[in-house]
Amino acid sequence: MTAQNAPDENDVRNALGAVAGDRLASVRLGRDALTVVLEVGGLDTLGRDRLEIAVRGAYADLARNSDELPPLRVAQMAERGEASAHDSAPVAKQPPKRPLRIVAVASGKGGVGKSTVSANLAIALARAGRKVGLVDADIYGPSQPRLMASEGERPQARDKKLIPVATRFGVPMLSMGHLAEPGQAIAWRGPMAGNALAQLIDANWGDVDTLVVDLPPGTGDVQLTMIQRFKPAGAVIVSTPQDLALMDAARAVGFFDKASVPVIGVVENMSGYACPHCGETSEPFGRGGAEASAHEMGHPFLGRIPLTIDIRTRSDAGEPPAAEDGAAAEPFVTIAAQVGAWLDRTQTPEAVGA
Ligand SMILES: Nc1ncnc2c1ncn2[C@@H]1O[C@H](COP(=O)(O)OP(=O)(O)OP(=O)(O)O)[C@@H](O)[C@H]1O
Repeated sequence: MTAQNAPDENDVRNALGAVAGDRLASVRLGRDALTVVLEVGGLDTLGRDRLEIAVRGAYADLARNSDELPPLRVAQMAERGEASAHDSAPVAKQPPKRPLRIVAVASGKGGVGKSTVSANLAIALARAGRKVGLVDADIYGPSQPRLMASEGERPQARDKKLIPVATRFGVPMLSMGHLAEPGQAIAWRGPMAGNALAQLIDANWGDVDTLVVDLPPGTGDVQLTMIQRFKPAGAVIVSTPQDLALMDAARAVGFFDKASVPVIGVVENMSGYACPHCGETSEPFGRGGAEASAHEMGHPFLGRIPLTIDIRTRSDAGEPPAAEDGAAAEPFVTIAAQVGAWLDRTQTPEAVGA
């Protein structure tokens, strides 16, 4: 960098080139704006958004250390070969990346088993042969490190990107719980929370092509950031069968509908309790409500997970039922099969990468 900590055009080009590779077509530092042209030919919308976000992030990092940099203006062009000779400084070549397809797991309210469903869905999809990663975006109460037996792990970073933590279930993952001290309350305001989430999603995911994202309950800032910055391929809504939870679930469905994120379907969790002693099944929260609501809202019903002590104790012990064969895994296998089929059905040629 030049004197007085003021980056010049070359510094900016190097910093942005590190994230954009040969997609960085030109960089021009003017008095009122830094104008960047990105070559986005062959990228789908998600890929284009990702590229622009990465460039904006790198520029924000640079601008944080210098009050002399003007606002950034980004233009996208869809054909190669338009960059001028002046701007064609060598930048790191990077192979085009396979875009990640995000499956958001959401619920209208807390405690309905969204994290349990996310973890087991990710594992069941991985066991069915997909390259799956898991992000715990429930940054206010991250529970995935416990569910996935990765408490105490600390992710490394390379080139300013986090490297996901490996788990013994073949599903790499990232959670705010890996970055904060155990038990530390993460009381961040909206924008910070959004940035934290962006770090987890925009990590070095390697060959992962499907990212299951466990969203915090409700329809607040973090969910909005998620949808605006990293548009999910689809959303799975988790609800318990009682009326109040279903009303909240309907709100979550409406939120995704409005944002034009396809709802893959609705899962009914804690549906019917089979007493481990007498075998009798009772319905503490009712049964079938989520299925009826899903159909009313015009979305598929993906399946029902019973309320069992086994699911709770295994989850608490970091032994997700979907990792093993047997009755406890079945509901998750059924749900994952439908989510997998949906992903295959909606796969566009563009989405598998250039
Ligand atoms: N089907 C089930 N049977 C028994 N216990 C369950 C079941 N699903 C979830 N639980 C238990 O319910 C509690 C809440 O589940 P979980 O953390 O997955 O919910 P959540 O919706 O993600 O909650 P929050 O929004 O507060 O993070 C956990 O103790 C979990 O083990």
